[in-house]
Parts: sequence; C-alpha cells; structure tokens
Amino acid sequence: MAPEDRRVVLRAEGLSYAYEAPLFRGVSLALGEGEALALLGPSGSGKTTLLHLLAGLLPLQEGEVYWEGLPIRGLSEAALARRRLGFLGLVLQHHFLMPELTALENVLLPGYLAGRVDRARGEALLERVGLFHRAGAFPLALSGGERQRVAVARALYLRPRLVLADEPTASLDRRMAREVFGLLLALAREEGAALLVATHDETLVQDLPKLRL
Ligand SMILES: Nc1ncnc2c1ncn2[C@@H]1O[C@H](COP(=O)(O)OP(=O)(O)OP(=O)(O)O)[C@@H](O)[C@H]1O
Repeated sequence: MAPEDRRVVLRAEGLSYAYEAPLFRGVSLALGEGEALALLGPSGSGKTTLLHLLAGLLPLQEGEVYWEGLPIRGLSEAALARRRLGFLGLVLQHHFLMPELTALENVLLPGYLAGRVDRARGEALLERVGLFHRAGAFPLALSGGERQRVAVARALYLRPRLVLADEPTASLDRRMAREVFGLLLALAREEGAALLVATHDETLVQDLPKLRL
C-alpha cells in the first residue's frame, strides 16, 4: 500500500455500470479520513447502484473500488463481509431496525456480529443522538425521526472508517430531515469517519463537496 493511500479511506476509479442499458460511466472519487461528500442526481440516475458498488454489495462491472488502498474486486463474499464489519457503516432510506429488539439492542447489533459488544458505547451513542431515554423502546413505538437516529447510532457503533448513507432522510419531514442529517454529519466528523451521502435534497448539503450522477 502506498503511503498516500493510508489516509484515503475510499477510492473508486472508472466505475461504469449497466443493467439493461448503461447507467453511468467512468465515475471516480476519493474520500479521505473525516471527509464528507454529497452524491446528487435525479431519481433513477444510479445513486443507490453506485453506493452498492462502493459497499461491495453489487459485483463490479468496470472499474475498481479500494477500501483503505485494498482493491475489493475478486474478494470472496466472506472476505467482503468480514472487512465490511469494521470498515463500513450503512444508513439506508428505510431504517431496517429489527422490530423485536429495543433501540439499544439495535445499536449493539453489529457488536454481536463482530463479537465486540460494548453496552456503554451503545448507550453513549444513543445519548449523542438524543435518545438515551428511549433505549428500551421497540422500533414500532418510535417516530420515523427517532428510528433514523437509532439507525445512525447503529451505523457508527463499530467505529467504521466509512459511512455510506442512501437518502437517509427521504422519509422524514423537513425539520426532522435537517435534524437527522445534521446529526449524521456531526457524528461522522466526531468519529473521524469518511461520509458519502446520497440525497435528492440539495438544500441539505449546501456546505458539502458534491459528486453529481
Ligand atoms: N436490479 C436491477 N435490475 C434492472 N434495473 C435496475 C435494477 N436496479 C436498479 N435498476 C434501474 O437502474 C436505474 C437506477 O436505479 P438506482 O436505484 O441506482 O437509482 P437512484 O438514483 O438511487 O434512484 P432513486 O433516487 O429513485 O432511489 C433505475 O432506472 C432502476 O430502475
């Protein structure tokens, strides 16, 4: 690994993707420690597809993705899953919380998968997103904004180097969208995680560098 790659958390070179027809061509990007980048584009432009390629959830067609300098092409599903655990946090449009687990248990869930359960860390994150008092609540009893805040806390729990967020506030009203978005940005910055966030709402990302599809 070249020294300059150590601080580049995520790099993509010449990504092209087609389903039946070409979707995007030659997309390249680089994200350093603690940097944030907004991914913009109209509905159907391929934002979700690009995030899935960067997350190693969809096989690459053309181009390469590097996680901290390591090319992910050719890694097995098992190797990808193992590396993803400590490297990547995901926040999706739908919260994907487990309904049978409490808010705190949902935050701790990646810890169970990684064999690193730290209740105090989970509680501190819940407190940071303003939900310590809801730690024992089940997702059904939470508002949409509260669920997304739990999802943000869960994504940061394992101290990922990279957070990928796909329209994390699309299901929320304006005020709540601003609040959740602000928390996501602040938490990623505090934790030193690189953040790539796809959104169709330019007003949320005025201050961020932008990549347009
Ligand atoms: N598995 C698939 N098979 C075929 N076409 C697909 C598949 N997944 C997505 N597409 C098509 O690729 C295009 C891009 O989809 P994608 O979800 O990546 O875009 P997007 O920019 O995230 O859109 P949105 O903002 O509406 O979520 C769409 O036209 C979609 O119908």
